[in-house]
Amino acid sequence: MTTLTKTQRTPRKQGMLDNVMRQFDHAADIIQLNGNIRKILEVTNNEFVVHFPVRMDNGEVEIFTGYRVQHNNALGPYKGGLRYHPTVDIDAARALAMWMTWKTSLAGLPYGGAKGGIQLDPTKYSQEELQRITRRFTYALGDNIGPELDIPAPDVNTNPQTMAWILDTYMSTKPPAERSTNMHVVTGKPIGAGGSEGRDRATGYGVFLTIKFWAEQKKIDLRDKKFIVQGFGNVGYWAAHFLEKEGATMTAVQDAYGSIANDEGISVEKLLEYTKANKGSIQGYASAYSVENSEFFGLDCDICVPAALGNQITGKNAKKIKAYLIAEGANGPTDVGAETILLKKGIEIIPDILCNSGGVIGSYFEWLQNKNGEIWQLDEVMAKLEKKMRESFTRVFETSKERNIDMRTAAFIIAIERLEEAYVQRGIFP
Ligand SMILES: NC(=O)C1=CN([C@@H]2O[C@H](COP(=O)(O)OP(=O)(O)OC[C@H]3O[C@@H](n4cnc5c(N)ncnc54)[C@H](O)[C@@H]3O)[C@@H](O)[C@H]2O)C=CC1
Ligand SMILES: O=C(O)CCC(=O)C(=O)O
Repeated sequence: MTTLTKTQRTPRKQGMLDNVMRQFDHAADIIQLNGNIRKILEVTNNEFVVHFPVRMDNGEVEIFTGYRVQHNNALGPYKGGLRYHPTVDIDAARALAMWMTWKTSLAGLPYGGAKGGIQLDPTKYSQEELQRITRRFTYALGDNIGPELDIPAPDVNTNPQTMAWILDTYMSTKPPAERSTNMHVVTGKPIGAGGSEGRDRATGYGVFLTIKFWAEQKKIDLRDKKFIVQGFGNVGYWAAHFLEKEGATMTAVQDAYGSIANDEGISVEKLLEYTKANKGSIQGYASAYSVENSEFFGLDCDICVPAALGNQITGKNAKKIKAYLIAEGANGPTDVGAETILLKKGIEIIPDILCNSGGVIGSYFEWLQNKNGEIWQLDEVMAKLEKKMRESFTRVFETSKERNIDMRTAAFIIAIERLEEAYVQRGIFP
C-alpha cells in the first residue's frame, strides 16, 4: 500500500494559491467573517500525496506523483476534478480545491471542495499507459475517495474514459453487493458506464449562459459579437459552440500548441473536426493565420473566454486586452494584479466560480441519477442546468450592484456566507 501523507497547512506562495487566498481575504474582510470560521476556511482539511509505480509499454517502471486535496466538507462530500498536467503540484491542488469549495457553495449544491491530479505530460504516454497510471492512482487513493466522501470528475487532460477507469478500479476493490451502488464515486463518466446526458457540454453551456445572462442585463445583442477562446478542449469548444449558435463569431483561438486568428471568423465545428484529425491541436488550420501567443489576449474582440489554465491573464498582458467582457471558463485564469488593471479599465469579469460552475452542477445531476437509479433525458438536464445557472447569476449580479462591488467579490461573499451560516447553525461557532 502506498503511503499517504496528510498535512494541514496552506502556506502562502506566489501563483494560484496566492490568488485564491487574496480573493478569499478580500471578501472575508468586507463581510467581517467570524474569525474562527475564517481560520477553518483558510486551511485544507486533508492532503494526500501518493507516489506509485507503473510499468510502461517498454517494460520499464516509472514512478508517478498524484495529489488529492480536500479543502472543506461543511456542506457535503468533497467534490472536484482530477487534472493530468506537468504543472500539477500540492499548491495547485490546494488552490483548485479551495475554488471548488466556493463554487459548490455558490451554486447551492450539497458539496464541499476538492481537487487533484497527477504531475505528468499525457502526450508522452500511450492510452494503455494512461489507463495503468489511472488505475494505480485510484488504488493509491484507496478509500480516501468514495461516493459519499470525495467524488472526482474530469478536468484538464482527463475525460469520460479516465473516469470509467477510476470507476472500474474503485469498484473492483469493493465486495460484490456494494459494486453497483458505488457508481457515483466519480462523475463525468461515459453514458454507457453510468454517466449523464449533458455532462459533456455542461461547463461550456454554463459559460455561454452566464455570457447570455450578462448580455441581457447590459442590453447587448450577442449576434455578430466577436469572441476569442483560450483552450479548445472540453470547456473552450462547448462554450464556442453555443456562442456561435447564438450568432457570435469566433475570431481567434489559442491552445497548448499556439494561436490562430481570422477576423472574418473561424468555424467552431470545422475547427473541431480539424483538431480531431490533428492530435487535438489547432495548429496548421488552413482557414486562419497563426499569431504569436504573446499577441493573443490583445486581439480585437468583444468577449474573451479563457478556458485553459490558471494565471494566463496577468499584469503583463491585461493592459492590452480589448474585450469588454472576460468570461472565465478556466479556474483562476486572471491573477489578482491583472484584475485590478481590468476593473480600472471598465472590463467586466464573470468569475470562474460562477462562470464554469455548470460542470459541477452537471456532475451533481449525474450523482443524483446514480444514487436514485434514475436516467434523465438531455433536455431535462439542460433545463435544470439553465435554471440553476440563472439563479446563481442573478444572485451574483444583484449582489454586485447592491454592494457596488465586482462580480468576483460578490460571488465569494455569497459562497462564504453560506458556509458561515452552516457553521453557525451547527452551533460550533456561535
Ligand atoms: N472539464 C470541466 O468540466 C471543467 C473544467 N474547468 C476548467 O476549464 C479549464 C479547461 O478544462 P478542460 O476544457 O476540461 O480541459 P481540456 O484538457 O479538455 O482542454 C484544455 C485546453 O487548453 C489548452 N491548453 C493547455 N495548456 C495551454 C496553454 N499553456 N495555453 C493555451 N492553451 C492551453 C489545451 O491545448 C486544450 O485545448 C481548466 O482550467 C479547468 O479547470 C472548470 C470547470 C469544469
Ligand atoms: O464536475 C465536477 O465535479 C468538478 C469539475 C471541476 O473540476 C471544476 O468545476 O473545476
